[in-house]
Amino acid sequence: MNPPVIAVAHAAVGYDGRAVLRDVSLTVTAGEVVAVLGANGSGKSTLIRSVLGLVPLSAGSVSLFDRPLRRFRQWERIGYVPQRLGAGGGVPATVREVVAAGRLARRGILRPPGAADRAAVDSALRAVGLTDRANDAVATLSGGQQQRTLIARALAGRPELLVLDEPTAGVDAASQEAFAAALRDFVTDGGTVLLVAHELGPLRPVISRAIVVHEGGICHDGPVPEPAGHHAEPDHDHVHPHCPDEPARLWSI
Ligand SMILES: Nc1ncnc2c1ncn2[C@@H]1O[C@H](COP(=O)(O)OP(=O)(O)OP(=O)(O)O)[C@@H](O)[C@H]1O
Repeated sequence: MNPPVIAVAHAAVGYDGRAVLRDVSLTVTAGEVVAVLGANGSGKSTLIRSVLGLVPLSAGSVSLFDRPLRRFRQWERIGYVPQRLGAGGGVPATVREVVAAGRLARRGILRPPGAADRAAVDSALRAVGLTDRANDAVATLSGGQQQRTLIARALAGRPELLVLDEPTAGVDAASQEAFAAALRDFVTDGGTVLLVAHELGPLRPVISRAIVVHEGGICHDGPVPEPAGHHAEPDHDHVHPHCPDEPARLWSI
């Protein structure tokens, strides 16, 4: 069995004393592509943010690469793409500049970029299909292309683990396909992925396991659930998030 990359044990998280996650346990091993699914507000983002230490746990523990989170320092091993950040932000940066920022954790801010940095940036741009837009201002790109720029920035750091919050939400079909291809390459090269998704679309064949968050717990951990009811029609590919068919013992609260 591959070593655990992420291990969450009995984690609880709350905001202002209100519990959002209760007694959540989860392990992601090297080479897996795990999708976190669930209804709006169920706590998917909170789960992945707590894995990265961006939200404190009120109980339980998280380990990354076999190290307790509080002692983990090797952040260059992890690429994180937050939800709807917007790559432009009014700054007239080019696509290449934004992607090159993903090398900072690797090379340090004082050392000029070297051949390895340039190669990593080129390969990340290629992976998301933006080579021909490298010198364009990010602000001139579509929302989907901006999202791909952020994914390329994470890939440029050559991480072992990618954590992505709704990478394909509101993203055009071409960008979704490009992202699925980039993810497939990343995993073929030995990468591990944890991502939040609403609609899997072209990502579906790349996902090895799905976790469904419901009412503060994980109510399903296994194969990607099939779309239910009218969602099973070809043009409705989003996953039913409520675990309707799971036996009660799988509901953790
Ligand atoms: N910083 C915060 N402070 C207070 N409450 C928060 C904060 N972040 C999230 N919440 C609340 O915690 C709950 C879970 O939010 P979270 O963003 O984790 O859900 P989600 O499943 O990712 O939702 P969505 O699918 O809409 O992105 C929601 O009720 C949300 O309002």
